[in-house]
Amino acid sequence: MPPTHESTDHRGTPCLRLRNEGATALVALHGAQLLSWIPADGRERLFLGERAQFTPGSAIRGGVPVVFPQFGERGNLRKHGFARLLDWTFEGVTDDAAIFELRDGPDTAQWPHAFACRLSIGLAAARLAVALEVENRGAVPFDFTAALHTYLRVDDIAQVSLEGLQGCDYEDSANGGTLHRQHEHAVAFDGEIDRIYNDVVAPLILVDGGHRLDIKHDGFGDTIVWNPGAHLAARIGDLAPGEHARFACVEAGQVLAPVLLAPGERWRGSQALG
Ligand SMILES: O=P(O)(O)OC[C@H]1O[C@H](O)[C@H](O)[C@@H](O)[C@@H]1O
Repeated sequence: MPPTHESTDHRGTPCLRLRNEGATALVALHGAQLLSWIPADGRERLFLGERAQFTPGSAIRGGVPVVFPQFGERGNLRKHGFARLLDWTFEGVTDDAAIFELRDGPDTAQWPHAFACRLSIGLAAARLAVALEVENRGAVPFDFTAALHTYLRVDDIAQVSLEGLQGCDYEDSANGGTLHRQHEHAVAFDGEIDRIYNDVVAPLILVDGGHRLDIKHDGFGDTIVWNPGAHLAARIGDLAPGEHARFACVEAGQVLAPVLLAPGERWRGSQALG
């Protein structure tokens, strides 16, 4: 079923509220950024920082920021690219999702390519599906990296574990990009963790005390796992004291091998939570 939608705002930022099968989601046009996802059981699943900034040109701390066309500082653009800094257009709903679009224009001139990004957000009683599609609308090939930088709300990060990564190799961004293999059954969050896992095939399970969330990725080759830990969090201006303990970022990304798109080609990656 297509979600119903109504325009609203959140702290002055224009948003769309989506509803379907008793679930609701709130999406800011700024970045096409999901700010809230409440399945039919009524429990919020996304973290949104109390001090999140809702000003043009800045990134919103929490929800599901769209990272495009550059992940992190792996290029000459601003960290995590421009997609999370710009207003997207709401294009309407299909049979099962709401569609948002960002196209090249004066605000994307620092990356001189003709492109269209489409973000689709599908909502069911206990499931959220987010997909990013990128199209090359120009005459020359381009490459990009991207991610759905999902901030999952947790009760207490010290009690959280992430299962499904055993045996996977990862780049440890918190330790100079060194390479490691995950030997433990689950990832625990004790202090700063900033890893890029590749070739993840199994569905992941975030265990948060008595709650479990299944996480599935399709099209994205990497999974980024991030929490700043207390020490680094104290230096992040838009995180309130103690808030690092309220989220775990489990991001669907295409980072280690950039996507190369020929003119007219499309790429698609998705993340499903539920
Ligand atoms: O503070 P931001 O620009 O939103 O980035 C937040 C985090 O995003 C990703 O998870 C990266 O792996 C981290 O290195 C980075 O610190």
